[in-house]
Amino acid sequence: MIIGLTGNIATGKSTISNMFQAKYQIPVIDADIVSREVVEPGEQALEEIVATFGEDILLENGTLNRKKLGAIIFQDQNKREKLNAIVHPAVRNKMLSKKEELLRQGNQTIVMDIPLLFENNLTYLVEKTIVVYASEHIQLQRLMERNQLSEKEARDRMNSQMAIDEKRDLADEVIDNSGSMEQSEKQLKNILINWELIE
Ligand SMILES: CC(C)(COP(=O)(O)OP(=O)(O)OC[C@H]1O[C@@H](n2cnc3c(N)ncnc32)[C@H](O)[C@@H]1O)[C@@H](O)C(=O)NCCC(=O)NCCS
Ligand SMILES: Nc1ncnc2c1ncn2[C@@H]1O[C@H](COP(=O)(O)OP(=O)(O)OP(=O)(O)O)[C@@H](O)[C@H]1O
Repeated sequence: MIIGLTGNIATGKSTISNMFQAKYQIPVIDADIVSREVVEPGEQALEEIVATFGEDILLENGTLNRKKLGAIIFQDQNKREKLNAIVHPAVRNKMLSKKEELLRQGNQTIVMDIPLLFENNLTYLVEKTIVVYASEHIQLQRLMERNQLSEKEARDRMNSQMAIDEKRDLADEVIDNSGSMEQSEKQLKNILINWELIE
């Protein structure tokens, strides 16, 4: 089974994805990690980013200045769409080849952790979806704290995604990660039992 794990920024996707790997040895393909790989120096996507956003978007060592690009695209939809058009096709292709490789190795269950699964209509890539939910208030608190962002910066990031309540309605299953990690772990276990992936 291919499981699509999604949610919104800082709702806890990585937290749940770690549980999949550590507790159940189910491999996870993480779109955020892949989106870093496809913009490494020498990659075509990085050249296109420089052509679009200018040389100033690079750090002195030639790598992408993520902080600067984030400050630009999270408050400008037009620029965000330009970046997405460059990065997303490369991310999708690389995720698909990673999935094929994991299937070749004999893995029967694979998780694809894709923050923008619903926004980008990618549900055709997966068989079941899990949304990791946290109320907007908790999301804001955790995001400001983890990334050391102002409220405005955090809200800009949250507003660049579909509302979490809308995603919750689209999901096959929801893990409410507003409580403790133990509570979330129990919910994950119940879902895997329901799907007959564990006993
Ligand atoms: C703008 C960039 C350089 C900022 O880097 P930074 O290290 O600060 O953030 P990071 O990549 O870890 O992303 C953190 C979270 O932001 C959210 N996010 C990232 N990009 C986007 C986007 N284009 N639209 C909406 N939300 C996004 C996701 O929830 C993600 O989990 C980077 O996010 C990026 O290259 N984004 C475009 C690729 C993308 O869409 N990635 C998300 C999944 S494929
Ligand atoms: N149940 C929880 N209780 C308290 N803190 C939590 C809980 N779950 C996650 N966190 C914290 O909230 C923050 C966001 O969690 P996490 O990084 O898993 O979110 P994410 O959805 O993967 O974020 P992103 O979209 O940026 O990749 C982290 O600092 C994490 O340690």
